[in-house]
Amino acid sequence: MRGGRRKRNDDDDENGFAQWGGYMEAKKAKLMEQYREQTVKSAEKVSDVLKGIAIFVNGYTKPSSEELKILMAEHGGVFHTYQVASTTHIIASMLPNVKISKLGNVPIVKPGWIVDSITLGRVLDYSNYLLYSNQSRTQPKLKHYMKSADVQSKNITKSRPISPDLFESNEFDEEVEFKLSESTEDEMKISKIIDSKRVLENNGINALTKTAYEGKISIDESKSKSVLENNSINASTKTASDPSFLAEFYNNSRLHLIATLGAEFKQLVNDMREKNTGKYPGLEAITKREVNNKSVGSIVMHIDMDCFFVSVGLRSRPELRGLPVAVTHSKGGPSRSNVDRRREIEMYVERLPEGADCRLEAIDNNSSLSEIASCSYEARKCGVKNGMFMGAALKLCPNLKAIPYDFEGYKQVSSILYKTISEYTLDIEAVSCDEMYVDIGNILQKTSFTVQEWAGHIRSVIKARTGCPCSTGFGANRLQARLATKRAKPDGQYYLKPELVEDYMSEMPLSELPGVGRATLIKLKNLGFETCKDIQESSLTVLQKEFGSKSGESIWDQSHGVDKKALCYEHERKSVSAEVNYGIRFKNEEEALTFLQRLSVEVKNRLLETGMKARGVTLKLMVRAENAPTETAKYLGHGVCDSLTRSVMLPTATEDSQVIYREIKGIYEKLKQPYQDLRGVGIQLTRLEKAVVMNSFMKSFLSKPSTKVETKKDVSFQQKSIIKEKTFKEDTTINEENKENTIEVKPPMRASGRGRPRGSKNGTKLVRKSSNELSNYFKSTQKDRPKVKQSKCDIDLNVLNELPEDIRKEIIKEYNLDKGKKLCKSTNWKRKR
Ligand SMILES: Nc1ccn([C@H]2C[C@H](O)[C@@H](COP(=O)(O)OP(=O)(O)OP(=O)(O)O)O2)c(=O)n1
Repeated sequence: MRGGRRKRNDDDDENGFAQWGGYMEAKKAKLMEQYREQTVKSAEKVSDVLKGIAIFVNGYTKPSSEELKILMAEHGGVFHTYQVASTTHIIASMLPNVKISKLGNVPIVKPGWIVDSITLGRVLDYSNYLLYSNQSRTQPKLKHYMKSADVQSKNITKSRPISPDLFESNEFDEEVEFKLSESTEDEMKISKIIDSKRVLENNGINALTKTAYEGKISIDESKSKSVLENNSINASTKTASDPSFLAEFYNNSRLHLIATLGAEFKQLVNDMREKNTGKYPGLEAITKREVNNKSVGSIVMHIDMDCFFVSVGLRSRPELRGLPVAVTHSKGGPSRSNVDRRREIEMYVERLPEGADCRLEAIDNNSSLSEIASCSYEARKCGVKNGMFMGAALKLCPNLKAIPYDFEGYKQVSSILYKTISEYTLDIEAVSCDEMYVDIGNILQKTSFTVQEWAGHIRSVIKARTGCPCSTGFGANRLQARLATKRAKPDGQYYLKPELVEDYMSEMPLSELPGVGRATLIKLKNLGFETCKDIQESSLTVLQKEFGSKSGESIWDQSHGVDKKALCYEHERKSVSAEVNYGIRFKNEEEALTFLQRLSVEVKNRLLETGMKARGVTLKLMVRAENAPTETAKYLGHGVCDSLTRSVMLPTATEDSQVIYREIKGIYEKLKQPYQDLRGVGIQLTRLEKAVVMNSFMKSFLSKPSTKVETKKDVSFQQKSIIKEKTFKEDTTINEENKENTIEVKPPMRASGRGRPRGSKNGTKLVRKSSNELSNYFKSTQKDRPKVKQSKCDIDLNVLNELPEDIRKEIIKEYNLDKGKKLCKSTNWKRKR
């Protein structure tokens, strides 16, 4: 090709491609031809579910484009190597903004649409899987591209976004809220975030969302009035019965975002440690030539961004720096007429444990019940706190400025924070999107920096890169480092030297100890303990007598600044869940069951991301409390509820949404709660195990019903919404791990018994390990297998040996394998990872 861009007419005339419509067209045609020959013919047709659908996969997706190609062929669809006129859908997990405008009117849909459609055996409505939830059914469009004028003229703000923050927070948000930012889970992939171009684009987003948001709360009555009116038009329509509900709910949930980011960074640190070659560019740049080889031992740094959400918001609002500022959904307004807010608040207060600090003071019928996610240190000087209601905060600080959420900004800053630290060390224990522990022993040794020099260095790098301040605390262990950060904040550093620990701790209120929960605190208060000094002056025996041996010792240790747990670099996932506590209003039993089914798919998708399977399945229900108002203070909120939690234990771990749904449905039916009174629904998967490869024999175990049932009334489930606690820090909801979950499985023999299907390399086929396709694959091809009587020869000893002890025993017992009968060691079914 000659230099510059090819001019089709000239060159194509020369090269003979003109009759094919040009070089590229010819190439496309050829590739499609090749595809049809190689893939379509070789793939075994399993169903016609995807008939009429022609996809083009744009960019990295999960399942990968190769896998999607096979799935399309197996299920009657068409896979296009290029986007052509007949492409019906573009499949993408994440697309840069610039690409979207070039894609024309073809809907851009997440790959889950294909997978779920196959799983459920019918083509699902793709509008629930649109990559950007404000895409119309035909027109790909990002809100980010809209000029501020468009926001009003095109009524983008009309539809009420689903306010998702309620189990723990925004229960009382009274006003209709704006959809402040768009995000998809896949957009959160860390690798894509640090890119100056995006930073610029995102600044654009910030500017836009600011306009929309401030339109709502500004003094410019005319603007805000029309926006508010527009919002209220659709305000009554979106409940959990709406098929697009879940996607919108999670796209707009701040708690979902912070939990997701937290999990991502934990996984990112794992991945980076695995791949690390020992090179740390940041560290190399500051390493001294004459290194003092004497080890300085382990010194723990705790690093935490200051009023994180506020600091990110202020990057584009420098005029608000130094002022009292809060990030919240809205300033609020008077209660709706049909709502008995007073009664609801009274009921909440009645239900609080004695001595609990509650956020409901200073709330009247006209004050905002919108929660403050984060407030600036200037606001804190007036007594405003994170988690307070805006109404109460405004009484303490009438000048308090409200700014909107900026999800994109949080992602960016978190990514830069983690990337920066990883340039020096990977001895990182990720805590959340804005907080981590780091062992800096090696850094100090290599650089000969003092703790203070290092702190000054890293804080200035982070500030320069993110535009946000952070604070660092240092100590001999995690506890000391964390408590040192308290003194460092805001925008400071503090090293709690060993000789100062006992004194420093003595002034510490017991409520500051991370291991002391609310109930323990109340009990300690009742026993006359207020500060760590009170504990230091007491005895270990007294504490152990009151709290038991382990807890007593832990309180004792913490009060002396002792933390025996080393930093944990390997993140191990304990549970995966999906919970919804907003918009739950069902008109009939069928709607409730449909929602449970959707939530089962949602939680299965999250499980899939972890590469794990689960044995424990838990259903959590929030049910309107007796005598609680039917119309909640928060529009479509959960109000005062009783919470029920019930779990079942499966005989073997699963990743199948149908199995999950079956169990969830079973529990739901047993709980016998009226569908009209449901206000919150959550599914949690526990007892996670690494996904073990299975053969058909093992598959049959999946259909066995659950074994154990455990029920508990979970009071904290609901109380979380009243009392501000840092609940998000730990492993709460979501996992966004980024693993390729593929394995090779041997496809079954053909009915004739002659060889493997054509086109499968060495008789193997690439299939998603952690999805229902595998299950479908087995089910759908069952009929093609040679009919053999169920015998022990179906059992792959390699698989059997990999199973957890209890399951192995169960299988051995159930199939009489312990009766000295011979087993075949199958090689046909051996799978490679
Ligand atoms: N229940 C919660 C807890 C946290 N966050 C968000 C808002 C915070 O800005 C961010 C980090 O939480 P922190 O507890 O670290 O609080 P801040 O960073 O706001 O303040 P601080 O400077 O005290 O750490 O997470 C939230 O929205 N809801």
